[in-house]
Amino acid sequence: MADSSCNNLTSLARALSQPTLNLNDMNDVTLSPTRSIPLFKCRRRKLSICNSIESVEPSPIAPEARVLVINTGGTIGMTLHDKVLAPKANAFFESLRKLPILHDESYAQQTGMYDYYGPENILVLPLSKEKKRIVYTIMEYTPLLDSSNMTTDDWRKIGKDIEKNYENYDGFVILHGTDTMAYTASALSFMCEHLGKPIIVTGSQVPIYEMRNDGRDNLLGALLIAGHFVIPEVCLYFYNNLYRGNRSTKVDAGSFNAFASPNLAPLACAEVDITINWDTVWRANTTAKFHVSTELNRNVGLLRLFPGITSATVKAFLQPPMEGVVLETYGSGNAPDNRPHLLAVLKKATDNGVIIINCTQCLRGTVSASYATGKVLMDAGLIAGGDMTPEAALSKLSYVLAKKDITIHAKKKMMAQNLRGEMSADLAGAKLCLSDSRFIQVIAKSLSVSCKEELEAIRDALTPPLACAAAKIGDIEALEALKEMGSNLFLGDYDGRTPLHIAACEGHLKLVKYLLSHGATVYAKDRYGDTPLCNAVRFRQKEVVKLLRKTGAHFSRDELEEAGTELCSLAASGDMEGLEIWSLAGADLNKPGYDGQSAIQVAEAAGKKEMVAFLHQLKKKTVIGEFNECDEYDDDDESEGIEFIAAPTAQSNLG
Ligand SMILES: NC(=O)C[C@H](N)C(=O)O
Repeated sequence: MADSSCNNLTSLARALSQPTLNLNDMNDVTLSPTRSIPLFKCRRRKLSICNSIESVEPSPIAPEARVLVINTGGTIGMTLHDKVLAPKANAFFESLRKLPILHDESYAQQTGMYDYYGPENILVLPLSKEKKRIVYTIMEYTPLLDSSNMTTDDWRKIGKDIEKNYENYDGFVILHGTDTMAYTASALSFMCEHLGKPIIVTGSQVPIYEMRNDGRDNLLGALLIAGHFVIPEVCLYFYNNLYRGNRSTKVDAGSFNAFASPNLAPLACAEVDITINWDTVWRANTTAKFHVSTELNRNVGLLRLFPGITSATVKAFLQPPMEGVVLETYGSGNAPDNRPHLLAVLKKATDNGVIIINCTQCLRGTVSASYATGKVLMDAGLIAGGDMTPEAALSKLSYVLAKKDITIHAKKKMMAQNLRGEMSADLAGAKLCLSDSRFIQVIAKSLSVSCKEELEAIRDALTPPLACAAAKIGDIEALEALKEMGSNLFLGDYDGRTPLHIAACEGHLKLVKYLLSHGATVYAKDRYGDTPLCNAVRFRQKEVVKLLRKTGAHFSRDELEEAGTELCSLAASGDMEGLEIWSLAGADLNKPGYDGQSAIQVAEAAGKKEMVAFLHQLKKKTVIGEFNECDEYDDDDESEGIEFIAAPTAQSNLG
């Protein structure tokens, strides 16, 4: 078992420590195991730089990646009309064509790119640092929209266009207004099932036509990431940061730094290098084909609680045809628990089949039932939305409620599950199968675990019992592997029993020493209040008792009080080994038992002379401190005991 568990742990450890890649590492981009899709097509195309006979032969050109840019509107392509900004149709492509950082006309001419790709609005970025060309096509929607005008129909259109063009492009960039960008990015993340390519939503705060603007940088960054990296997520790129789309929210109307992802670190940062946080990237973990689910339910809504809200308002909001509501509650998911009418209105709605998701009004953090004012909402049938943004919760509702052929129960279950990395999974209730040596991988796979946070949550849930299992059989290698994974070897299992408790019971001296030197504490108490020292005494692990005592372990005041009765009983039964262990552990041999007699008095009264002599000898050793002296341990020989007293045989009864 040691070997197989070790191998499994080691591979999980490897998965957890996947290195960060950046553009400087892109030479091996097509070889990386995380990028299963061939990224750069090394096309052969005629060079038309001159008409010499050689140029007729096809010549290899720089590897190219193809990106489809869908321009839906937004400030990035707006101009002033009657002193207000509004989208300008049929201007974007021509404008980009004149910007050398966004289009290399001479390359396009020399390589015959226009002929090769046909009558598309096609552009090409200058050669990237990694010697790649991003060739991109602009698909412009009519009409272009300020994103305030967007509806679910527009989400559907985007989804369909991506699906239609999925196989022809390596990545997709969606140009979009910032006002509802987080809603669209969230919705697309759910609609795009089994996604394997990057979809990056971006836009700007200032039109690309103005001298000082953020549009060019945002578009360039989005294109580079979509063309260079296989990040199989719907992302939002803004102000040098790539966020998971369903984790992002607009936080600033007047800054270039307009978005935040309060509950998840960015997936990538575009600084001197573009650094992808691969551990955070969500992966569909599937072999199923990409599909866009365009069915969306519009009978959903967002309702923000405020102190004076009336039950009548809430009731009106929850009336048919409403089918799903995101209730934005206070703090960690709280609502008044002294308003029975209001709670009754919520309960009635959930009883009638309306799905209500509890999301916090706070920018950061998660809902939990830590307050009475939060628990009442669970009692009213609300589903905890974890740390989902309201945008993600709303679009998830719209997606889930539109699913046909599944029951309301299944829909509620989906809402509580992490579908696309939109919420941090609660793995507290995960059931484990310790008999399966591959259980971490099996569980990770069955939960579609694909990113660092999820793996860490699994690790933290699973490794305490794993470490205890390793401690039981004295497997230091397995503990070492767990430690390499970042596990804390001092954590307890479901019963608060730490590996040190287990190793103390089993008498694995070497392993006890290993644990003590790797953060284990002798003061850990399990749910029964027992320390490793108590366990070592109970299982008569003399050497472990000595080592624990040397490390500072001691009986509690209560345990010392109760020790008298135990010592008397051991003396009465002639159990010298037991007395020795108790004495070693710090029990006072003079301590009277429940009837006021000490162990020696009990032995004397029973006429057990040898026992009396043994106890006197033991007491003498204690007085002169020999008991507390501890030899140095030989790490390599666990069986080598530490003799401190001529111990009689275990069960010798001299009476
Ligand atoms: N910066 C922007 O794009 C804002 C604009 N009103 C929109 O959302 O379309």
